[in-house]
Formats: sequence, structure tokens, C-alpha cells
Amino acid sequence: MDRKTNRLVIASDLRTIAAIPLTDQTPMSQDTDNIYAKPHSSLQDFRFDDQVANVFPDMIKRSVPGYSHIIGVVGILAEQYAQPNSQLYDLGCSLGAATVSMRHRVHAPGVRIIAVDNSQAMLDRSADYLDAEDSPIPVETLCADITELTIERCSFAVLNFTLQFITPEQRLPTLKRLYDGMLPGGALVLSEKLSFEDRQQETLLMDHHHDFKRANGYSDLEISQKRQALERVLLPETATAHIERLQQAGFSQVSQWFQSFNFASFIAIK
Ligand SMILES: C[S@@+](CC[C@H](N)C(=O)[O-])C[C@H]1O[C@@H](n2cnc3c(N)ncnc32)[C@H](O)[C@@H]1O
Ligand SMILES: O=C(O)C(=O)C[C@]1(C(=O)O)C=C[C@@H](O)C=C1
Repeated sequence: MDRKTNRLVIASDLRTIAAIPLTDQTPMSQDTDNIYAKPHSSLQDFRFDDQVANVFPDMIKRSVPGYSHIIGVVGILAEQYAQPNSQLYDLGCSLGAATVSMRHRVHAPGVRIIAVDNSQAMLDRSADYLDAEDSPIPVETLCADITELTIERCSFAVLNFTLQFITPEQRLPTLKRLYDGMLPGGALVLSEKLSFEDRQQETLLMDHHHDFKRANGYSDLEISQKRQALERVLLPETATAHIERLQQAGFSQVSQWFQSFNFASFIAIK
């Protein structure tokens, strides 16, 4: 329980497992997300603008079950797959949480990280976190669309809740381009909000996701307004659709390694 907010902080309970470096340990902003707390007369589609960038660490931890755990595991996996003199890509990096986690653990020589986002607002704020890091691993931040990005000499890539924001038609070409730019033995971690073919399962897991948000202090109004704002921009797909697409892109070994309610993460190896 967070004494100040009287909130059950489920998202960061893994802090006690000291071996996993969580984003909670990085100097991230503590600004509280209350973007949808008041009624909006006309709800705009959700955008990664200044307002979101200012509260993003709070928003994502209170909204995505297992987020801190996934970030910690990304560092552990990057350490395993990073090859000497190769590039690691954080695609849709937001404030750079996955980049920070990779920088904490990767030891392979000659590695650099390319952190890409098409929101300048997010990248501007990412500097606060990335510049504060004392790491020998260089990071290049790029304001670019990942659907048009050239990927080269990649041994490890992260798409942490990013693919869901690009159109379904662009998803396979984007993954194919990533696969083509990947070194043999390279790996991708793909995390996504899921949908389910079974209506009952969809309702059950979505309802429990909303319970998770309520336990983290969001009101019913905040939950429903955010849901509406995301409706046209975050297009979730089933786990099967993701696994099949990763295979179609060329990845030889694809496995779902995490799920909490309707949020999941996959690993795909070239
Ligand atoms: C949910 S956030 C990702 C969270 C982040 N990966 C993390 O682990 O903290 C999605 C991010 O993807 C970015 N994004 C969405 N579409 C994109 C695109 N086509 N190209 C680059 N970035 C994109 C958004 O600006 C946003 O910062
Ligand atoms: O708040 C939700 O319901 C979400 O779907 C969470 C989610 C995401 O999955 O990316 C949506 C937008 C914000 O970027 C943070 C988290």
C-alpha cells in the first residue's frame, strides 16, 4: 500500500525481488495521471502528446499489469541476446524504460542502442531519464516512424506495447523489415494488449483489467473515458494472430512468455 495515496500499488510489487532491475528504481517522474479524471465534453483520440508524456510513467504502471516486470525481464533477455558490435532497438521507446533496463544489464562489447519514437513530446522527456544514466552503452534517440525505419545489425529488439498502435496492415511489413535487419540468433520481445476470440474470456479479462486499474486509483469515469479515447487507436489482436504473424515474418521460434489479464509478451528468435 502506498501510504501517501492509500493506493494498492500492484504494478510495482516485484520491487522486492532485488535481482530484477525495475523501472521504479530509475529516476522517473512521479507526476500523477489525472488526464481523464474530469468529464471531457468531446473525447479526442488518445495521442502521445505533452500531457501524456508528463504523466507517462505513472499512467503505464497503473494501467498495464506486469509492466515493471516486463521491463525488468527485457534487460535480462537483452543481456542474453546482445551480440558484440551489434545494435539493440527500442521501438516505440516512449521515455526509454526498456532502454534503461537494457543498459543496466548488457555487457557485450561495441553494442549501441537505437531508441525510436514518432512522438517528439515523448522523446523530449526521455532525455531526462537517459541523460541521468551513467552507462558505457551509447544511445541514439530517433524521432521516426517504425513502419519506415531501416533496421541494421540488430541482435535484440523490443516492441513494448507499440505494435498495437500501428495499423494492422502495416504490422507484417514492419516485422518483416525487422527480421531482415536482424542477425542470426537475434531476438525480439513483443508485448501487446490482447483481444480474445471467446467473448466470455474477452469480457472476464477486460473486467479484471478494469479491477486492476480501480485498485491503482482510477475511477470508473477515468476508465471509461480512456477506453473510448483508445478505441480507434489501440487495436488489439489475439495471441494466435501475433504468434502466426511473427512466424510469417520469418521468426523460427516464437513463444508467449508472459500474460497478466489481457496483456501479454512474446519472444521471437531468428
Ligand atoms: C505504450 S507506448 C510504449 C511504451 C514503451 N515501449 C515502454 O516500454 O515504456 C507506445 C509508444 O509508441 C509510440 N509509437 C506509436 N506508433 C509509432 C510509430 N508508428 N513509430 C514510432 N513510434 C510509435 C508512441 O509515441 C508511444 O510512445
Ligand atoms: O489504459 C489502458 O487501458 C491501456 O490499454 C494501456 C496502455 C497501453 O497498453 O499502451 C494504453 C495507453 C498508454 O500508453 C498506456 C497504457
